Amino acid sequence: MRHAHAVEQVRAAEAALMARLPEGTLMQRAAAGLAAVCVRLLPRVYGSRVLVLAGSGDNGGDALYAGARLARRGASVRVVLLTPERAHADGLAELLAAGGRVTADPAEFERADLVLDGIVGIGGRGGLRPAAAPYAGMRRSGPVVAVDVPSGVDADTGEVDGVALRADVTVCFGTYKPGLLIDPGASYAGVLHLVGIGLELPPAPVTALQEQDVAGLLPRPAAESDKYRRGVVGVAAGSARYPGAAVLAVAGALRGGAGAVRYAGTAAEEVVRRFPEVLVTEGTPGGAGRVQAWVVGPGGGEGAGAALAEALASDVPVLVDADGLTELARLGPDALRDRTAPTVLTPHAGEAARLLAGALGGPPPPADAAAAARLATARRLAAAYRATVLLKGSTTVVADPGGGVRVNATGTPWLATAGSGDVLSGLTGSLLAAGLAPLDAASVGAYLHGMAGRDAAERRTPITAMEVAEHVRF
Ligand SMILES: NC(=O)C1=CN([C@@H]2O[C@H](COP(=O)(O)OP(=O)(O)OC[C@H]3O[C@@H](n4cnc5c(N)ncnc54)[C@H](O)[C@@H]3O)[C@@H](O)[C@H]2O)[C@@H](O)CC1
Ligand SMILES: Nc1ncnc2c1ncn2[C@@H]1O[C@H](COP(=O)(O)OP(=O)(O)O)[C@@H](O)[C@H]1O
Ligand SMILES: [K+]
Repeated sequence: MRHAHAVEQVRAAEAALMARLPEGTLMQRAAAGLAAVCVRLLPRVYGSRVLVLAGSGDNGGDALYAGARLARRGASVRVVLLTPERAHADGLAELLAAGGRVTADPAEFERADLVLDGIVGIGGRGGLRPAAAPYAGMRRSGPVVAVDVPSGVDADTGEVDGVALRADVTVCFGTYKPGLLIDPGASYAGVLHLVGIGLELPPAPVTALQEQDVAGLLPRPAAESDKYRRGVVGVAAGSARYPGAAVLAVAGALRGGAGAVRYAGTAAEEVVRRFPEVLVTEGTPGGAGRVQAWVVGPGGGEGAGAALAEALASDVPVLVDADGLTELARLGPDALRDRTAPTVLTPHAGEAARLLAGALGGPPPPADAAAAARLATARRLAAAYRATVLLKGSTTVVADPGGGVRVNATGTPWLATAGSGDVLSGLTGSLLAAGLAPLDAASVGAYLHGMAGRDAAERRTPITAMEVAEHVRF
């Protein structure tokens, strides 16, 4: 599991540790880890050109001390001080003593073999200041190493207000920060290196499942299993207009580990023709028989409202997607108030904007704004609807109403293809039916779906939604 802590938590842990250690110890630990990564990135340190961009805070301090370490090993180190009158005095003195020199020549950015971005770290507020902003637009071929956080990225949220420096590698200290795992911030961070500095941290508010975590959560049949014990997932999807969505959602559901899939809706004939193993009825969820979780809404068309109402009236977990979400946005959070079992919502940014408007009144915010602030959007929706919210897009963010957040980056932009969301909802619903808790089902579903998209895209691009379903692997 990757753990990402909020800036406030990092600061508290830092203060507690600093009180027990000689002054400067933490910064030296950070600088040593940072310099070690730089050494590995340079073909040879001796004689190479390193540019340090140093802001006024401790982030600049880390970069200056790391620069000094590289200078002592023979690198030619130049430093641009973004606010010379407020530079980190001790760090600068150490770099100068090691042979580093101050420069004001922006052309060094392109010339250097390696650039260290120490402009601003977890203390950054608002967009990059005018002195720093031009570096965000400059291009170079060698590596840019971000110190703790790419400057311009909000460490807590991954939001970018204006411009940010694009890094090839980010060396972060003590713990990951949410902004390194969530787009757009994550896309500026490049490869992440975590350097331990001894912080004692509380539980992380944001986590990201890794391969072994997912392996531990996947529902696998045991010797004593039968299809009912493995869970039955119900899919209420598709309509006369969109029969294909039913087929795709069922395809996903068949790959999620439930023991059986029931389908209820007007596309029953299409579904059973493609998947003879599915139990189908032309009717609605209310008359479909017992299931352990419902998936409602993909391609639901005009029938989505009735199917949603019946599924929500059940006492099993319900995943709502697509037309079901449009209907839910119209009804608002009150529609979920009486539910005793969990509800999972899987909006893309446009649906998320409509759901927000449905909860808070007023017109929907632009979908781009909901996507740019994806962590805040998912958290607000989870709180307003008291549901687990899986916000789709370049980083999938899953927020639980209890406050826990999981992020997933296994996807590929090739997944942005019609119908791949239907596969995800079936897959995630199947994991719910197999007994996973909503946060686990949604984050494992996003993980598997993303990996399936990548695997499919490795063999052939562009990929289709059905290929995504076919590439789901436990
Ligand atoms: N918290 C920790 O546990 C540790 C923190 N360390 C370093 O300390 C950093 C935090 O240091 P600080 O609290 O001094 O904060 P920063 O150095 O991140 O930023 C504060 C300074 O940047 C300026 N600034 C703020 N927003 C800006 C913007 N948008 N554009 C340009 N300049 C801006 C402010 O005027 C202020 O002087 C961390 O990111 C990390 O690099 C490490 O030394 C090791 C331990
Ligand atoms: N840029 C992207 N990078 C990675 N994954 C993406 C990107 N854009 C979309 N996706 C994924 O593709 C799927 C698309 O779902 P959705 O928007 O509901 O499409 P549809 O309604 O056509 O099925 C989601 O799983 C989403 O997370
Ligand atoms: K930085």
